[in-house]
Amino acid sequence: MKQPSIAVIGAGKWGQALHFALSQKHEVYITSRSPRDIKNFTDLKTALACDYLIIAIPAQQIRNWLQEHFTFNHQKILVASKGIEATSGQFLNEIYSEFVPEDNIGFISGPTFAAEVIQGLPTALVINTSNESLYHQFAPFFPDFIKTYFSEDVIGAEVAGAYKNVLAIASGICDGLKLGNNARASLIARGLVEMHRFGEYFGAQKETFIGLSGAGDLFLTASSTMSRNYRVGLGLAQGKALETILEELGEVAEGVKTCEAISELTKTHDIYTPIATEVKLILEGKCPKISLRDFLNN
Ligand SMILES: NC(=O)C1=CN([C@@H]2O[C@H](COP(=O)(O)OP(=O)(O)OC[C@H]3O[C@@H](n4cnc5c(N)ncnc54)[C@H](OP(=O)(O)O)[C@@H]3O)[C@@H](O)[C@H]2O)C=CC1
Ligand SMILES: O=C(CO)COP(=O)(O)O
Repeated sequence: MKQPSIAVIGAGKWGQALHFALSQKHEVYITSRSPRDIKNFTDLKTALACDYLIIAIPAQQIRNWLQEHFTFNHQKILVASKGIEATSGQFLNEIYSEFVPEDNIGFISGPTFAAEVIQGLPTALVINTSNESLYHQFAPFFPDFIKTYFSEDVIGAEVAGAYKNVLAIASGICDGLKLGNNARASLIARGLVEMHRFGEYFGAQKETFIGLSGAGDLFLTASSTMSRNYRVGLGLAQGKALETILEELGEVAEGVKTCEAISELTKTHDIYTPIATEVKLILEGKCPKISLRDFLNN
C-alpha cells in the first residue's frame, strides 16, 4: 500500500524532534529555511506537495511565511507552534483560517519538551481540531512512545499553549529572585486561574486548563530550566537586558512577544491578568524586585 506523504516544516528544536518521532513509523520529509544535514531533508516545494504537513515555525513568523511560501493544495495540517501574534493579537488558528479550511487543520498542545521527545522518552500530547476525522488520520503517525489525545477545544489549546510561556517567564523570575517553593507554587496556581480566565473570555473550555494542554504544559515549563521561557525569566531576575538574554538563548522564547499580545488583548477586552501585566512591565525594564513588591501589595 502507498504510504501517506508527510513533511515537517521548520527544522528548529521542535521540528526536528517531531521529525524524529514521526519517522519511527514512516518516511517523513523535513524542510527549513536553512539547509540541514538531516535524513530526508528536502526543498520546500517537495514538502508542500505532501498530503500531511506539520508546521513548526515560530508564531510571530507564521503569517509572513504563509503569505510568501504557502499554497493550499488540500494538505492536512498540524500546527506545532505556541504563541499569539503580537502585531494583531490574533491566535494562530485565526491566522491559519485565512489560508487553510478549518476541516484541514489541527493544533498540537501539551507538555512536550523537544529535547525529551528526540530521546524517545514517553510523552503525551493533544491534537486539537474541530474535525475529529483529522485526529484519526494523524494519530497513527505518532510512535508508541507518544500517547495522543483528541480535543475539539482549539481556542483553549491555543490560549493555554501561548499563555503558559508567559507564566514560565514569571516562574523563572520567581526562582531567579530565590523567592522559594511556596511562592513558585502560588504563582503557578494563580497563573493557571489567570490563563483560564483569559481563555474563558475567548470561549475556551475549563477542562482544557486542568488537562495536558493547560496544567500539564504549565507545570512542565514553569518548573524547569529546560524551558527557554523559564530561562528568560531567570536572566531577567539576574538583571540582564532582554536583548542579551535572547541573544544568548539563540532559540525562540515565544512568551516574550506573546506577552505583548496578551497585554493588548486584556486592555481591549478588560480582562484581569495581573501576572502577565507584571511580566510585560519587567520585559520593558521594570526592576523585578519592585515588581514583586507591587504584586504582593495589590
Ligand atoms: N522546543 C520545544 O520543546 C517546543 C517548541 N514548541 C513551539 O514550536 C515552535 C518552534 O519552536 P522551536 O523549534 O523550538 O524553535 P527554534 O528556535 O529551535 O527553531 C525555530 C525554527 O523556525 C525556523 N524559522 C524561523 N523564522 C522563520 C521564518 N521566517 N520562516 C521560516 N522558518 C523560520 C528556523 O528555521 P531555520 O533554522 O532553518 O532558519 C528555526 O530553526 C515555537 O512556537 C515553540 O513554542 C512547542 C512545543 C515544544
Ligand atoms: O512548549 C514547550 C514544552 O511544551 C517548550 O517550552 P519552551 O519554549 O519554554 O522551551
